[in-house]
Amino acid sequence: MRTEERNMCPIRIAVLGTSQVGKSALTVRYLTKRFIGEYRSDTDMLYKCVLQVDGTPQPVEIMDTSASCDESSDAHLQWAEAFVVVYSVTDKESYRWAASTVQELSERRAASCVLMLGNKSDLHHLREVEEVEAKSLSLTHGARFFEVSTAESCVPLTGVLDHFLKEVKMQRTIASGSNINNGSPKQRKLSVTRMLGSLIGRHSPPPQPITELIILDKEERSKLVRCSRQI
Ligand SMILES: Nc1nc2c(ncn2[C@@H]2O[C@H](COP(=O)(O)OP(=O)(O)OP(=O)(O)O)[C@@H](O)[C@H]2O)c(=O)[nH]1
Repeated sequence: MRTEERNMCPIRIAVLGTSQVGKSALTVRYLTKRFIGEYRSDTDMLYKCVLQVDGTPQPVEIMDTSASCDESSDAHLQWAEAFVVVYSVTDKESYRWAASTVQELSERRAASCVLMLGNKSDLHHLREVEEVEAKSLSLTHGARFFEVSTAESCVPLTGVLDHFLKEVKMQRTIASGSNINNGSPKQRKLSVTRMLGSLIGRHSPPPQPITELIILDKEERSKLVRCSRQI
């Protein structure tokens, strides 16, 4: 594949983690710079956008996965090119899940870029997971690692994710025959302005970088698996 063709192929990122760790909060924070307190949580949300990656426009698809959809984890593994694994520093169980997922990714998707994020670092008094423990685990499995507070500020989070996208793009150039697919399950398209408008309030200006938001229900997720397997 030529460089221009490769660059037009969207970078596909799955955001994984147990319930309530802040997957939706950090995805929306990164794309809109806004922090929103509550989100719907029973389904995957697919954000399609064009971002500046390493100084050039790059189509990016970010799947904010729903923790209530365990059976779709295989689909996410096959669909995505890179993974952001989130846990909450206030929730040891969410860290255990994230740790085993990072390990699984290192075994099943060894060539993929993986970023582990310890979210809610602002909640010092409730901390259950030490930074050094997560850092060492990430290092062992070749994953990047950062602690962030999605609630407190968007600047560090943006820096971390911008850099991660840059690494994924570089990895593409290095790797030949990467597992990118063009599978396209039937998707329910919504007006992004309307959807985010309902999340962030009617009078807020529409977010700039997102071009499309797609909600995947259970049936559509299983099609995602089938499409991925055909590649
Ligand atoms: N204090 C604090 N709260 C946060 C932070 N990030 C997210 N939250 C809160 O954590 C709760 C869960 O956030 P969500 O983004 O819905 O979590 P999720 O992982 O998408 O949850 P599911 O949809 O159940 O999978 C919400 O009340 C957020 O406002 C953070 O950095 N600090």
